[in-house]
Amino acid sequence: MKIELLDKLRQKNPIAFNISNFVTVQDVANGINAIGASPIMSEEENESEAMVNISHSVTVNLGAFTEGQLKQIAAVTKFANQYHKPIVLDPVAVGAVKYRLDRCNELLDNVDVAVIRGNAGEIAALADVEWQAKGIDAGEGDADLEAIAKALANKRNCVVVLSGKTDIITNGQAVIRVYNNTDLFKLHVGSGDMLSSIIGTFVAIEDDYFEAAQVAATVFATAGEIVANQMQVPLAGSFGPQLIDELHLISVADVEHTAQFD
Ligand SMILES: Nc1ncnc2c1ncn2[C@@H]1O[C@H](COP(=O)(O)OP(=O)(O)OP(=O)(O)O)[C@@H](O)[C@H]1O
Ligand SMILES: Cc1ncsc1CCO
Ligand SMILES: [Mg+2]
Repeated sequence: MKIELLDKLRQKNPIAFNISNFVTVQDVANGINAIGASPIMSEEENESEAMVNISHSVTVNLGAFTEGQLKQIAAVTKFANQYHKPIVLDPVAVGAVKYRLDRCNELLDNVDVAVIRGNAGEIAALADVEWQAKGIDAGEGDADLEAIAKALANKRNCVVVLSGKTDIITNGQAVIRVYNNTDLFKLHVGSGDMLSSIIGTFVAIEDDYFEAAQVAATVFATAGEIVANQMQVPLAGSFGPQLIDELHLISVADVEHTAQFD
C-alpha cells in the first residue's frame, strides 16, 4: 500500500469540494483541512460548474438532501464527469429509507463515480441484497460482506469501501481489509462522513482510486486507534476533536508502524 500518498496529499493540498450534510459538515471540513487538503462546500446549483472547475475531487454525501439539492447534485456530478473530477459518493441511510435508495440509484444510473463508501446496510441495499439497516447505522444481516462489496463494485464499475469493524475495500476483483482496533468511531456521529471525505482528498491526488481508497481508510483507522490509545477513559464527546487533531499530526511512519491490513 502506498502510504506515502499522505505526504503527496500534504504537498499538493488539493481542493476537495463537498456536498455535505448539515449534521456533520463542520467535522467533515475540519477533517479535510487537518489531513492536508482544502475543503469547500456549496449548496447552490448556480455555482455548480465553477465549483467543479476549481476543485480536484467531489464528495457527495446524501445525508440530509432536499429536493432542491437533488438538482444541485445532478448538476455538480454531471460537470464532475465532464471535467474528469473523481466523485466519492456516501449513500447515507439508503438501506433504511426507500426514497433515498431510489434517488441514489437514479444518480448512479446517470453518472460515473470513482468510489462509493457506505456501511454494510447501505452497500447491501445498493447491491440489492437483503439486510436490516437501522437508520444511519449498519444494522443486522448475514450476507457475505465481501461478496456484497464486490457485487456493487462490479454493478457500478467503481471502487467500494464497506466500512465496519473491518473495512472492506474492493475494485470488484481484489479485496483489501483494514482492521479497526477501536470502536470509539461508532460513538462519534459522522465518522463515516469524515471517512468518505478523506477518501475524497486522496482521489484528488491519485488516479488509482483503489489505491487512494485503501490509503485513506488505513490512515483514518490508524488515527482513530492512536487517539483511543491516548485516551485515559474512552469518551464519545472528546473523540471527535482528538481525531481531527490526530489527522493533522499523523505521519507516514505512524501509519506504517500501527496500521493493520491485508
Ligand atoms: N464495529 C466497529 N468497530 C470499529 N470501527 C468501526 C466499527 N464500525 C465502523 N467503524 C469505523 O467507523 C468509521 C465509520 O464507519 P461506519 O461504518 O460507522 O460509517 P457510517 O455508518 O456511515 O457512520 P456515520 O453515520 O457516523 O457517518 C469507519 O472508519 C469504520 O472503519
Ligand atoms: C444523523 C444524521 N442524519 C442525517 S445525516 C446524519 C449524519 C450521519 O451521516
Ligand atoms: Mg454514514
